[in-house]
Amino acid sequence: MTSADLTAREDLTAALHRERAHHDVCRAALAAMIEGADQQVVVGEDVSASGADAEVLGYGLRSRAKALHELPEGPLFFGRLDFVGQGPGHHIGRLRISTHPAAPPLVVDWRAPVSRAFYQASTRDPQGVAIRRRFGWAPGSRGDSTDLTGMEDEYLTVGEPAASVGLGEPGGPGGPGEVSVAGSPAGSGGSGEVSVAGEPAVPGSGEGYLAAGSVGAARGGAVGGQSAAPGVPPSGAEGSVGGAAGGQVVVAGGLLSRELERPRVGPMRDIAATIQPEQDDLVRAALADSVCVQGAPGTGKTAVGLHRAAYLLYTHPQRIRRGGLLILGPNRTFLSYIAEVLPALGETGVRQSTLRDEIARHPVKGEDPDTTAAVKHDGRMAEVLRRAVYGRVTTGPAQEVAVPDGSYRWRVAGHEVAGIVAGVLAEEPPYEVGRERVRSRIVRRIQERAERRAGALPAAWLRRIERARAVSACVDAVWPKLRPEEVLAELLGDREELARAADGLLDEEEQAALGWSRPPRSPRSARWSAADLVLLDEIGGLLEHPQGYGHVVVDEAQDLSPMECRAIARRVRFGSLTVLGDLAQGTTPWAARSWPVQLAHLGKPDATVVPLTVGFRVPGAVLALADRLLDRLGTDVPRARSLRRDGALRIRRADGAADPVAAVVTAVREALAHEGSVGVVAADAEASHVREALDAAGLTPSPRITVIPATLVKGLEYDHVVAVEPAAIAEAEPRGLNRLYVVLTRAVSRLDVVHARALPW
Ligand SMILES: Nc1ncnc2c1ncn2[C@@H]1O[C@H](COP(=O)(O)OP(=O)(O)OP(=O)(O)O)[C@@H](O)[C@H]1O
Repeated sequence: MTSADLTAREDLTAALHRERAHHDVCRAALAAMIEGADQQVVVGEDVSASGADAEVLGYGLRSRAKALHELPEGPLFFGRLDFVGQGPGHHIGRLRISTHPAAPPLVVDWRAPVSRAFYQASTRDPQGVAIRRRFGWAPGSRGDSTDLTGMEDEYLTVGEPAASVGLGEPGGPGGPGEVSVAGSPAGSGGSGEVSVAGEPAVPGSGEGYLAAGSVGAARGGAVGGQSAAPGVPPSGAEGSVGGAAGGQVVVAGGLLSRELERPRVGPMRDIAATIQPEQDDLVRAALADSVCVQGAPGTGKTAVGLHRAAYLLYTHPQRIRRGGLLILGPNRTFLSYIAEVLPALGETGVRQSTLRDEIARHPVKGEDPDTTAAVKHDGRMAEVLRRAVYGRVTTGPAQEVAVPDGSYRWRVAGHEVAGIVAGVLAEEPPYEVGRERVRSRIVRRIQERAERRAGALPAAWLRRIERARAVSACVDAVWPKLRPEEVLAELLGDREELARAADGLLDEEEQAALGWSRPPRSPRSARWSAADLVLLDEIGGLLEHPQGYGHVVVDEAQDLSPMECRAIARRVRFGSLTVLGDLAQGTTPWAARSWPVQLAHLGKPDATVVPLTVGFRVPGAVLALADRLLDRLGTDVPRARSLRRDGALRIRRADGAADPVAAVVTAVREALAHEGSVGVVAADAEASHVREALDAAGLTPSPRITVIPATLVKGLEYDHVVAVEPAAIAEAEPRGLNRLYVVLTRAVSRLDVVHARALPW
C-alpha cells in the first residue's frame, strides 16, 4: 500500500467516525422531536381560537406525533450530498430531522428538492454535486438499533476516484478489526464505462446492469460502483447507483444488490435509498400530471406508486390533504403486503383500499354467470344506465302547476313546465342537480308573476312557495326522485324497460344475460353481485357526483373493466391519476389490451404512458422462462431486463404420478434449506389439497411458508416460489396463461416448477 493509500484510508476512517457521531446527534434530535410533537398535541388543542380550529390543529399535530411514533427504528440517513464549493454536505434520509423547526436540518427529507440530485446526478450531469456518499448499516452492535458500518463515495467530478470504507463489524466490509479502502483500481472505463467482474467492460454506451457485489468502480465514468477489491463484500459498504447516462439507466453496486438479494420475509419495504433515475422521474412528476406506468413484473411499479404518493403528500401537503389521496390495490392480501411502506416514509393517514370496498353500497351476496358479468362490466352499460335514469324524466307535455297563495292561485302552464325540463336536460347536470334546477325555475316563474303584481316579496314567501305541495308534486312527476337500487332493480327485472334502455346498444342475447330470471320482491331484498355494485355506483354517479380525490394511485390497473375505470374516473375528475400495470398480467375477462383505451375509460386520455423495463425482482433464468410464455400471450409490451444474474430455476417432473403433491412436499422441504420466504402457488381448486399435504408432512403451519391460490398472488413476491402444476393454473380460467405468467414472476431468487402433466409452454 502506498503512503497515498494510507492517507486515504485514515481520512476515510476518520470520516466514518464523524458520520457515526452525526448519526448520534440525529438520534438525539429525533427523540426531542418526538417528545416535542407529543407536547404540541396537548398545547395545540388548548391555544386554538375555536373548537373547529382546535380540532383541525389537534388532528394535524396528532397525525404528526403518530407518524413520528410509528417510524420504524432504523438508520436516520442513507446518503449524503456534498455540493461543489459549498460547506458541509446534506445528509439525506426518510424524514427531515432538526433540533428546531427553524434550524438548518441535520437530515434532509428524501423528497426535498435538494435531494433530487441524490437520485439523478451522474458524472455526465453532476448537477453541482461533488461527492455522493452512501452509507452501509448493519443491525446494531453498540446497543443501538442500527450501526453504521461502511460508506462509499462517488466523485461526480471527472478525475476523482470512487472510494469505499468499512470497519470490520457485523455486516460491514472487511474482516474483524480490519479497515479496507477501495480506491478505483478497476477504473478501467473511461467516461461512461462500467466494468463488471468476470465480464468485459460494457463499452461507452453507459448501458449495462451489474451483478450483485461484482462491480468495479469506474473512474470518472457514469458509475462509481463499489469496488470489487478484496475485503469489501457486498454486505458492507453500500454501493452506488449511477445516474442515467446516455438516456439509459445504469445501476451498480452493493447497496442495490444487497437490497435486491435481501430475503423477502414480511411486508414490502420502501426503496427511498435506492430509487433509480427513471423511477425518480415518475415519483416526482408534477401533481397535475396523470401518468401511466407500463412495467414488466418486478420493475418497481408498486414501489414507484407508493413513493409518488409520499412525494405528493410532502410537496403539496395542503392540496393533497384537502383533496385526499387514495391508493387502490387489487385485493386485501395485496393491501396488507404494501401497508407498511407509507408509514415507514412518515405518512400514516393515506387511505389504501380496493375499488370493491370503495364503492360497496351493499355486501356482495349474488354471483353472476361469466356472460352476465361480462355484459355488466362492458362500457356500453354506461349509456344503458344513463338512458334508464333519464328515461324517468317526463319530456312530453306536463301537468299545470297551481299554487294557492291566500285568495290567489299562481299557475305555471304544462307547456311552460315542459320547456323548463327541456332546458335543464340540455344543460346535462347531474340528475339531482337537475331536479333542483327544475324546482327553482318553476318557483322563479311564480315569483316573477307575483312580483309583477305586488312588488318585491319577502324571503319567507319564497321559501313557502318552494315548499308548496303543488310544486313538489310537479317536480316529482316530471323529474322524480330516484334511488340507484330502484333504477337497477327495475332495469334488470323488467324486460321492456331493459329493451328500451338497451335499444341499439345490447343485442337480445346480451339483454337476456342481463335480465333477472327471478326478480326479487323489492330492491331491498335483491342479492347484489360484485358487478351490480359497479352499476349501482355508475347510477349513483349519474344522480350526484361522488366526493373526489386530489390524487389516486391505481395498481394492477390493467385488470379493471371499463365500468370500473369509470368509477375511478368519477372520483378523480378534478384530480390526477397514477396508473400502474402490465398488460401481460391482465387476468380478468375484461382486462385491458391497450393503455390509451384504458386511460380513456379512466378519464385521462392524455396521460403519458411510461415503460419501466429494469427488473428488480425476477432473476434472469426465471425471466427467460416467463418470456417464453409471454411470447404466447400476444401482448405487445416491452420486456424486462433482469438486474439479477443469480437465481435458480428448477423444473421437477413428478415421475409416474398423476398428482404432483409428493414432489411439492420435497420441493418445499428443500426450499427451507435456503433463507427467506417460500410461496407455494397452485390453481385455486388445488390449493387446499396442497396445504393438507404440507400439513401432513409437518411442514406447515410455518411463518416462512405460504400456500396461496394463483388468483391471489398478483403483486406479491417470495424468495422461493413453488409453482404447482402449471397446466392446471392455465386451464382454470380463460386468461389462465396470463395468470401463469403472473405466478412464474413472483420469485425473487428461486423458482421450482412442479408438474405431472405436460407443461403449457
Ligand atoms: N430502486 C429499487 N431499489 C431496490 N429495490 C427495488 C427498486 N425498485 C423495485 N425494487 C424492488 O423490486 C421488487 C419489485 O417491485 P414492485 O413490487 O414494485 O414491482 P412491480 O412492477 O409492481 O411488480 P409486479 O408487476 O410483479 O407486481 C420489490 O421488492 C421492490 O422493493
